[in-house]
This record gives sequence, structure tokens and C-alpha cells, in this order.
Amino acid sequence: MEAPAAIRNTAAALSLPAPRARAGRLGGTRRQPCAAASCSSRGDWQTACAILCSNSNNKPKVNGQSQTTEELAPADSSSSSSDLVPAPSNLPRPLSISDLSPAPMHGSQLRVAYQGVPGAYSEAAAGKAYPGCEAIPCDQFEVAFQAVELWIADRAVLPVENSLGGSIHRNYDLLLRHRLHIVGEVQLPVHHCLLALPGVRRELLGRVISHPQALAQCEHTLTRMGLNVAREAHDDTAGAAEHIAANSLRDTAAIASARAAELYGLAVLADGIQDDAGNVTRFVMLAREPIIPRTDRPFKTSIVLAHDGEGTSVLFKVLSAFAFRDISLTKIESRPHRHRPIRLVDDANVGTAKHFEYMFYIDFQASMADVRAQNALAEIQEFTSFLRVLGSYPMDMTPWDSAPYTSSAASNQQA
Ligand SMILES: O=C(O)C(=O)C[C@]1(C(=O)O)C=C[C@@H](O)C=C1
Repeated sequence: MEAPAAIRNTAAALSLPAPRARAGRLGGTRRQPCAAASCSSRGDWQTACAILCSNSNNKPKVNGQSQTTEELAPADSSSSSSDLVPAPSNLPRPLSISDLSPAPMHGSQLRVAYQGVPGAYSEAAAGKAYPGCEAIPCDQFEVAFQAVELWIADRAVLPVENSLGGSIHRNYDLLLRHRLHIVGEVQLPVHHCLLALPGVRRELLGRVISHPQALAQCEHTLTRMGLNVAREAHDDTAGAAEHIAANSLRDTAAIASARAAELYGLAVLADGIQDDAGNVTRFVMLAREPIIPRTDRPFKTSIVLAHDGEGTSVLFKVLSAFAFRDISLTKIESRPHRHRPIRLVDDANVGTAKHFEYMFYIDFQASMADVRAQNALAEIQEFTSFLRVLGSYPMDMTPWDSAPYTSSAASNQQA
């Protein structure tokens, strides 16, 4: 897998003009919901996959005002100044502001954006999902989303959960803010190493740096190894390794992959330091357009919903809609409802109760081409104020023990 320049500077990307060919993009936010009838054509499915925005009297309300789904997903206005860092000459350099202008398609190679630098697990996930792709490193998750939106990349591959560390909340929030569609998933076994400059002994270490998820995944092992030193968060695992090499830090070790050790000239002090040998991270692949769901192989569907908070049993009803149809849920995650995080309920006798409000992300094991899933969503729409299908996509059925990069294992993932 060849890796070109990385993308840096979100602020610049945010201020760019609308990309060319945006007409090809889906997700008309004011579309009426798919009535969850069968989607026989691509157009039907695109409508189904667009936000299932409720009819006007069934919209989320903020201070009594109806909200459009667009308002639920504002563009992120946070921005930072340009921050260009020189990279080793033989490795891809992070993209700069000028790289973010929509570029012509070059060749037939699929361009896949990921967060991190070469050697990051996300790069490996991109290779598993799309063997032979051109992996494009990005300095932030947000930039990877933008790279696809701006046609700089064709896909983004982003971690959403790890078997030890749990959910990567930032990406759940970004899925809602952006209009990309989940078109696949890959589960990547994550095998961590402790890396340091050649010649450095473990006893000399005063600090271990890595991505917070990687630090969490190795917490107990580090303690067992007697490494009770400061642990510091870094943007990504390979970036931590690069930082040690670039700054000749002899008192610092990184948790990263064996590939990162090779790329940045570090020695492996310990191998397999994750707390659980079966440590796995799940990534989703994102595209500008959804794929057409099928029923001839196992599919998963991801949705996000909110309710108006009045009914206490809404979540129970949502879960029942799946249970009654024998549809298994594989994941449920709640995140703060950013536009209405707290609901006050005044009771003259007792006082004011302050309820937290949530967006619920649900993955279930069925294709949107399956009538059971269509009926479940039609029912759920009755008592939710907001419902969006994030994507319906093939499940990663790769056996645990197979190598993540074998093309036979990965070729089925292509979407
Ligand atoms: O830092 C990396 O190498 C990443 O690809 C990020 C990430 C994550 O966000 O969870 C991916 C997989 C591992 O679980 C640790 C870190």
C-alpha cells in the first residue's frame, strides 16, 4: 500500500468553497423519509439512506422550536491555524492547505483517508478494507471526513470502537455532523509493541506516549512490567513513535505497531503488550454515496435517533421494535444531544429535575433490503423525533486468526 501526503489543517479545509461534483452527493436533508418500503432502485435507496427526517410535527424541538435535521448537524466551526510539521523525506508528508483544493481524479487507485501517520493502525485498516489502495494520512478525524467530502479521497476509514478501550466518541459525533455514509466495516486485531530508540533500556524510561486508546489497551501490562512512569496522550500511535525518533527522546517509549518501529527506526522493547491478546478495533468505511443493501450476505445497519424526552419508555419501544422482529442489536451508544443536552422538569412539590438528553446510535444485524429492518424503522419513526440511517453495509466476517491483509479476506469488503 502506497501512502502519499497527509492532510493537515482543518481550518483551511472548512473554509474552502463547495467541491466540484457535489451534485453527486446524497443526503438531501429535507427529504421526506423513505416509507421503508422496498428500495428497488438506487434512487429509492438513496432516498431511504438520506436522513429519515420526520414530518413537521415530529421534529426535534429546542425551546419549543422545531429543528431541521440540518440544524442537528451543523458544520464544525472550530478552527486552528496552519501547523505544518516537516516529515522525514522518504515518508509521505502531511497535506497542507494547498493540497485541500479539489484535485482531479488520478488513476484508478482508490484513495482512502485515515487519521494518523504511516504505521498507524488506521492505515492498516485502510489496507485491509481496500487492498492496494492509496492511503492518505490526515492529522485529525475531521480532516478525513472533509477529504472525502472534498473529493480528495474516495473513502475514509475511521475507528469507532475497541474491544478493550470502548467507543471512540469523537467519531460518533462526527458521523452525525457530516453527511457521509457508512459503506463497510473492518475489524482489525491490534497488536501493540513498546518502542524506543535503539540502545535504550526499559529502566531508563520516564514516559510512555501513545494514542489514548492504545494507552488504555496496555494499562495493566505496563503496570505489570513495572513501568509506573508518566503516560502521555499523542494523536496516534505511529505519530508517537515518529515523535521519539524525530526528537531523539531517550527517556520516552511509544506504544505502536511493529510497522511503526520499522518506519521510524525504533527498537521493539516488548511485543504484544495489549492487556488482552484478542484486542480488536472496529473501523467503518465512509463514502459520499451509500451502497445498495443486499440480502445475500450478512449485513449490518447503523442508525442514530433522538426522541423528544416526553415519553419515558421510548428506548424500550425502540429495542422492542427490533426484538419482535428477531433482529439482533450489535451495539448501542449514547452521546449528549448537543442542541438540547439538559431538559428541566419542574414539579411544584418536589423541585426541578434535570434530565440529560441523548442521541442513540444503534447497530443492528440486518440489511435495509430486509423487510424486517424496513418495518422496524417505520415503527421506530412513529415515536422518535429524529432518525437517520448512517449506512447499511456488509459485516466483516473475516476469521479471527487470518492475516488482516490477505486479499481474499479483504476483497469482500470492497464497497
Ligand atoms: O493511533 C493509531 O494508530 C490509530 O489508528 C488510532 C487507534 C484508535 O483510535 O483507537 C486505532 C486503533 C487502536 O485501537 C489504537 C488507536
